Amino acid sequence: MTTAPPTHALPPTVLGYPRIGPDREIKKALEAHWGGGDVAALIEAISSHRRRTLDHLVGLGLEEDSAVPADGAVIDQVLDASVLLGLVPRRFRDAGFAAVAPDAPEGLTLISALARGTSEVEPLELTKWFDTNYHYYVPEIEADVAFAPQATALADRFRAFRALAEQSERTVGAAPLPRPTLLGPVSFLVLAKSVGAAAETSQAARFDRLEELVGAYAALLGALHEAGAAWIQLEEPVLSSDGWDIPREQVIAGISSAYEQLGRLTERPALFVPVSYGTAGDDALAALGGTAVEAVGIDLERGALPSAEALRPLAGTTLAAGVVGGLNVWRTDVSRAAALLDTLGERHQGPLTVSSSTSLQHVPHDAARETQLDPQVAGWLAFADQKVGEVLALAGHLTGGADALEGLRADDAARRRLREQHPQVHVESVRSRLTAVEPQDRRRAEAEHRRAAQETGLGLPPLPTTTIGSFPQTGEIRRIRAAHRRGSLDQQGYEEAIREQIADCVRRQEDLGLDVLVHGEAERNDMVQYFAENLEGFITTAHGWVQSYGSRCLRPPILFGDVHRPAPITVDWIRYAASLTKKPVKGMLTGPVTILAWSFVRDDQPLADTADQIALALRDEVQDLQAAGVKIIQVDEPALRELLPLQVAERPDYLRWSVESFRLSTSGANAATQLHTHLCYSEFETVIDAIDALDADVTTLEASRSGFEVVSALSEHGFSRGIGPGVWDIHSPRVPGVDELIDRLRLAAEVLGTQRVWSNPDCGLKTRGWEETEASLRHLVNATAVVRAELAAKVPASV
Ligand code: MET
Ligand SMILES: [Zn+2]
Repeated sequence: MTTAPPTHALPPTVLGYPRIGPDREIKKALEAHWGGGDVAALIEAISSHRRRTLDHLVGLGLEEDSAVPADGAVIDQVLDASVLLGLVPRRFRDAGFAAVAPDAPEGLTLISALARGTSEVEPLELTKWFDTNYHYYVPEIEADVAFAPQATALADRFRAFRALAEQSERTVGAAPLPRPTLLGPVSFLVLAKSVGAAAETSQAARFDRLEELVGAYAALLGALHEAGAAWIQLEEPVLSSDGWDIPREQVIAGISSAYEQLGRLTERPALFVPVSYGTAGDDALAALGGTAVEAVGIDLERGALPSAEALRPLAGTTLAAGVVGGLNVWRTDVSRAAALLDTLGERHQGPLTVSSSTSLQHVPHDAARETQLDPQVAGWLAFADQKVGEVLALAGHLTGGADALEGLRADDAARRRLREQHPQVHVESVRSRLTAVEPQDRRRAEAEHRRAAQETGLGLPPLPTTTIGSFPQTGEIRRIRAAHRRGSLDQQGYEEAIREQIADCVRRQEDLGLDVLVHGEAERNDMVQYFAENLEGFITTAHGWVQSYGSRCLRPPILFGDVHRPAPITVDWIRYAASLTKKPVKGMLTGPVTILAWSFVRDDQPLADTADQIALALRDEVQDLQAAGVKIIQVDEPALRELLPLQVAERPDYLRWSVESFRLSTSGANAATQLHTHLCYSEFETVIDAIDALDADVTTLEASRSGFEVVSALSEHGFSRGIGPGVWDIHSPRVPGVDELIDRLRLAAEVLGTQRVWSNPDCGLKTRGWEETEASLRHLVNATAVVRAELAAKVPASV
């Protein structure tokens, strides 16, 4: 085996850093450009963000050559790889786009078009990135579109990063080499999709393009070598899952052949292949060990510690131990991490270094900015900057011997003891209530009995029309909430203003003639944050932004303690809405699993227990709504599928506890109370049993974007309760025509049976404007009337 020897060892490092900027500078620059601003301003913002990041990371101690990751992706690492590989889909080519350097003005135009579409061309699809709340742009593989690697562009990018490092005040004289990062070829293809003629034969056929793709990577590596890069990070996160549509053996064989070819190149940087988001798998370590790859990274936050046996193929290869978690916001348990490093030191026959488990793009920048928090709780937090410090401290343990961590260990242990004793972390009443939960607390009355009771109580027409909960969040609504937050609108003024919004929303729904109304969610900034703010056990941050997709950023709440509900949350709003109409008004709650999925969650107890604590708080809310006369209650679980483990073998256990938790939240409802849930994702096959097991009386779900496949799948499954397959896609401003709605309702009624079908959009309407919302709902009501009349003609009421 010929290897290009690394010019130096791989130093302690992080796999990536937040790319949106501490004050969301890049988000703002992107949006200014998309709003019509000059591209030069965006380029300037990107360059100064890169300079600041380099300077900052060196300042934090990543001073060695190749320690600082040079992530050049402006929006998304997968999109960046697509552009660097020159993969421009046919429809974009037809619209005049061509492969170009990503960092040039035309490159940013291309990236923006791929991410957002243009007036003529649909954008790339966005999909969930592993089990995080980040979304990537899915590359499209087409039979007749070749890769066109932008090798010079990548080399220029490296030179630009290097020049920025040289300008840095901190590094005068000895600027460290940055380390380019890029999604690896196997992960690129697995995360992509086939489109066009290729997709019709087989999705998996895209993997046949691997050899050609590796050729493109070879060109990129050659150019980087020439530009002076010592290392490149080629990420292969797909190795942490066995749930892809490409069989595992094929993925592993792909790793062997790809890295054997890349390893054989003599003019290349040293190769660092990290595997994030879970256990790499012994098969993957063996495959990588059989090639000339110089360093392999493993995730020890989510992943298991490999055995000595599994590490044997990596003898002589550098192992980067990802002991500092990139997916959580908690300080690393240094004693535990040091013990892991010690064990790895015994098991691994080769150099050992320390890294984060994933890129730090999933956590906010700096916990030190959260000065408004209880200082004790703030002291438990580690955001990106603190994690860099932890990596370096643990690296000190490797080189400095047994007592390098002494001081840190003592501090850490003291902090952990205080955390255990913190009155909000251990709330006895919450604990004892959970211990007392019995299996029957997770079961409702028989579905048939419920159906009969609800039919009498509600008296709804066939195909009842309803919405998913939120209505347009207008500028006025946002101003009301902002004024209240700032204190310029007092509590009473705020409540009056929100009531006016609710009244307006109810009036409009009555005018439209909908059957089941909602209050519209005007008081909620976000469906999870709202509950986090009203439950004990959560904190919210001031600057804790993380990128969700494109320019969209979120500030996830942090669940740090035992969760309970100090007072009813939604009851007054719903009661007020109900007082304005004779129609039923649906209560609207966010379910336990979704609250978990969209928060940073405590790491000191099983997720299932935390989910159950949230469930008990929601259970009280369900019962209070019921006591207030609310007859229909919806508990949303759009994120049920998001937390699905990456390893297929772990899925049944997750689905068991998540379903149980949902049922704990809902099973306090009487038979006559109609329980709804809402799910929004189009790939539901893997969770269809779980959806059934939720035992909701009515399930509304996204169906329109997947061509209504869900309808036949549900019918084949024998799903027996109410279903509202969303008949139009609310993610676009397009108003659906009456005829297409009629077609979909007919199809749903035919396949699922008239008795069970509801008529509704496929998600909440908060991102839409009133005009298109009212037009669409008017069409929905009209289409429903047509289909009802057809059904009545077909089946006389007496039969
Ligand atoms: N009730 C919520 C809404 O309508 C459900 C959204 S699912 C992402 O906004
Ligand atoms: Zn939804």
